Amino acid sequence: MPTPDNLPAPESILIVDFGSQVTQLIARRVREAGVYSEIVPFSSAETALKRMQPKGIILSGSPASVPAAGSPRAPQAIFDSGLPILGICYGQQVMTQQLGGQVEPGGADGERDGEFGRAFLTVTEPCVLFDGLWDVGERHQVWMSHGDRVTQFAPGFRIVAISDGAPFALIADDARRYYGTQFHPEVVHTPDGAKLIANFVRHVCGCSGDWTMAEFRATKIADIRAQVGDQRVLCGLSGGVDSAVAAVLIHEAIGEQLTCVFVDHGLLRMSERTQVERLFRDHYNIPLVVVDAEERFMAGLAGVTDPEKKRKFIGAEFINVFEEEAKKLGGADFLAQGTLYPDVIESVSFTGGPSVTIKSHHNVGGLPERMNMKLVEPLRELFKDEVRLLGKELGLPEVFVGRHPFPGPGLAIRIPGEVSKERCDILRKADAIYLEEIRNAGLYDAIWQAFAVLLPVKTVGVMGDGRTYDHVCALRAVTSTDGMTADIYPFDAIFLSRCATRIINEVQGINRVVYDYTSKPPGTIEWE
Ligand SMILES: Nc1ncnc2c1ncn2[C@@H]1O[C@H](COP(=O)(O)OP(=O)(O)OP(=O)(O)O)[C@@H](O)[C@H]1O
Ligand SMILES: O=c1[nH]c(=O)c2[nH+]cn([C@@H]3O[C@H](COP(=O)(O)O)[C@@H](O)[C@H]3O)c2[nH]1
Ligand SMILES: NC(=O)CC[C@H](N)C(=O)O
Ligand SMILES: [Mg+2]
Repeated sequence: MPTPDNLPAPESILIVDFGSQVTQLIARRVREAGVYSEIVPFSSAETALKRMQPKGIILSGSPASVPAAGSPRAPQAIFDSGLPILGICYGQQVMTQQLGGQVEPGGADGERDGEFGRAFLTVTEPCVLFDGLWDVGERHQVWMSHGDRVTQFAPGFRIVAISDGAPFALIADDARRYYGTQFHPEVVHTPDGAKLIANFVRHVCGCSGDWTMAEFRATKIADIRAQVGDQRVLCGLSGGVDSAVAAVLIHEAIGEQLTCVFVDHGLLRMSERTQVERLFRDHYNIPLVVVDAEERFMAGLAGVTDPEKKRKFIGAEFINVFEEEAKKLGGADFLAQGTLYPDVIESVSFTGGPSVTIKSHHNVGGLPERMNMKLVEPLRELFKDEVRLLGKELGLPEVFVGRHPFPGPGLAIRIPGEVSKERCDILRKADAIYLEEIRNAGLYDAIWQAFAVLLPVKTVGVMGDGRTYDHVCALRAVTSTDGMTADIYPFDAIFLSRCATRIINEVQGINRVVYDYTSKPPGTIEWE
């Protein structure tokens, strides 16, 4: 990503991170509005303010609670700067508290308060953020994820929109150019959120919006060359979009210094290994090594039931395999991965910020502490849809660009409890039927990701007048643009019952099928 060093003094927005899982989406939305932005943890915001000379400031959400002792605060320098401020969720709450208003904690009465997921707000007064967008009296969908709430806004503010659970859904102080939203405008499930942020950046902060992503490809190619020099790079290739795009980008940068390695860990979907091999060999002239590693992964997973332990083992074992392959090639200093921002943010805190670890994605938090190879991860700050755009720009065929994501730990995180070859085989069959039905119904491209899950729970059924006692299979399908938030795909009941019937009839070991109706948040997409 271009940095202030290699950009001619860009207009910028400073994003102060309090540790929200979706802080990076704010940067993303600002970028889409054509303005450069940087995320910094709240603890270094004051220094960043001096260095960047931004035209505006956005305060992120947080897992922390403003009324709790020791929770983070925005540095006073931010309020002294005279710059416009947009506070989002925790950002709104902390700004309110610091400027003399009041915030109350949720759950004080033992009930789970707050709003999680879809909510509706009503516009009560005009506001510059609504330019060309919303009018007084209208109702609009937004995405909420909060327990605490503002109960008294700070002097100078007024309410411009309300929701059932948040009377201070959107507040404004036009004189100081301070705005606060209880909802998250940065997530796609707030359909007009990107425009609200664009209005803040352009109309309130006065940015002209002339920064584009066009240079990304060229900048990255130069970065890769500078990092790698004339050394050898090994790239973990999974057949997914991210590693395919990373491989092609790196190949463009360093040509034959690159070798790709595809690991068959026995946790792949039906026929995946042959498909990936064929696809890649048909389209690219990049050396590809396929490693048969089913036995060692299954052996290592035996008896492991804790999701984080599974993920850590798989992450470490991937690296062991890569290092062994590197040796066979006569050594490789670098390991390239198609790691994306969602992998990073959910595993570790970005730039040392305060976010909470939700799960250790195998290629980030699941990596072993000691690694001999250095990482090359050109897509580390991008989101899935941006990677797809980059893939198109690099000329990748649609079969790669349009593929549903598939996690590196594969079926292991879709089998809660112990993973075994037998369970993988059962799940592979159910998953293949489900995806075949989705393709037959012409729904594949309308869905962001779909898969089956095998539960370690057995239930009683009756088939052919006999008693069965078999596993439950859960089906999941979500819509999303970046994997950070997701909504369930609303199949009709006839479609789902056809899948259920086929799975129960055709897959020995499953006698009950259920559909997962959980959005993200509060759920995650994978079950572990
Ligand atoms: N079976 C595998 N063999 C080799 N490398 C893998 C394998 N699975 C995952 N990886 C590595 O881990 C990285 C992250 O996996 P992830 O699933 O997020 O990305 P992807 O598979 O490239 O794309 P997608 O998210 O669309 O599936 C990959 O980019 C790749 O470098
Ligand atoms: O390569 C990966 N390694 C992992 O360890 C991993 N965990 C989740 N995912 C994928 O990330 C997206 C978001 O998933 P979650 O909502 O479950 O975190 C979804 O697309 C998941 O499939 C992973 N991908
Ligand atoms: N998403 C957020 O910023 C949440 C803020 C705070 N933790 C709350 O529950 O209200
Ligand atoms: Mg994948």
